[in-house]
Amino acid sequence: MKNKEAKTILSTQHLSIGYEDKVVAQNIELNIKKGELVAVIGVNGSGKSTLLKTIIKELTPIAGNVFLEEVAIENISAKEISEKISIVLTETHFSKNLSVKELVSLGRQPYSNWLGILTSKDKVAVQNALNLIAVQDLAHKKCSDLSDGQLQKVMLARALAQNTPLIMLDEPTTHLDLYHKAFVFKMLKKLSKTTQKAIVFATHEIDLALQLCDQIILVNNGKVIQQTPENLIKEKHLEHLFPSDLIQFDSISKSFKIKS
Ligand SMILES: Nc1ncnc2c1ncn2[C@@H]1O[C@H](COP(=O)(O)OP(=O)(O)OP(=O)(O)O)[C@@H](O)[C@H]1O
Repeated sequence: MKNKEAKTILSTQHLSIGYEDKVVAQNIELNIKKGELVAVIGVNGSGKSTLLKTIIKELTPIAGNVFLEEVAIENISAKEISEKISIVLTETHFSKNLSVKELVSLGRQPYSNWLGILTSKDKVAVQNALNLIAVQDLAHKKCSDLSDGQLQKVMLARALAQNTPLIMLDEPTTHLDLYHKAFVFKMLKKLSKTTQKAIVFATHEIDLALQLCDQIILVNNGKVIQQTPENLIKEKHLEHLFPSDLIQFDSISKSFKIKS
């Protein structure tokens, strides 16, 4: 299916984000479709986390609306949101005493009964998620015994077990070496295509994001734009992202260079 015809998973209209005493960005118009891998980039403090938190309804918009599959989030309950968005945060808020399988099973919470008992459908979803991320061999390991890279993958498996049309991640490659950063990026790309889920993640890895993502959301100076990597470069949006005394964007290699 061509992306133009693909179903919109997440959109915003006239959205302004921020806090009681501070507007972080205004007039945000996003449109993210099924199967797209989307990076949210911007300098420190530009508003990436504020945007993600507003989309998952942790923060209330200052103005405008966020829509999930074309329904305004103000009309969607917390339970329904957990069936639409799975969230992977950098900070781990779970007991590392859990085994990998137990952690991935937590992804089924939105669907399980109040006792948290897994049905056979839940068990299949957990096994599928472990297989998709290729962490089935770790299933019985304790999370405390995993490397940061392995834990990162297991967190993704938990998100997949939740089986939502949208997965959102806040800086999923922090603490990883360059090889494992590239590994996670490629895995996200593959997942977005094989599962047709929309995957949106905040990252400081701009060079990798430009190489692999379908769309980029750039948060800069109170403005947010969504473009393909090609258009972002063509329209020179990256040239003035950082103060020009130290680094400059090289549109040929599509990467930032340190000035000599
Ligand atoms: N709870 C809060 N109340 C008021 N202002 C806040 C709050 N949290 C963040 N801010 C401010 O909002 C702005 C955007 O912050 P945000 O954390 O969204 O940036 P970011 O792009 O995610 O940054 P980083 O790359 O450093 O993680 C910053 O100026 C920050 O100081």
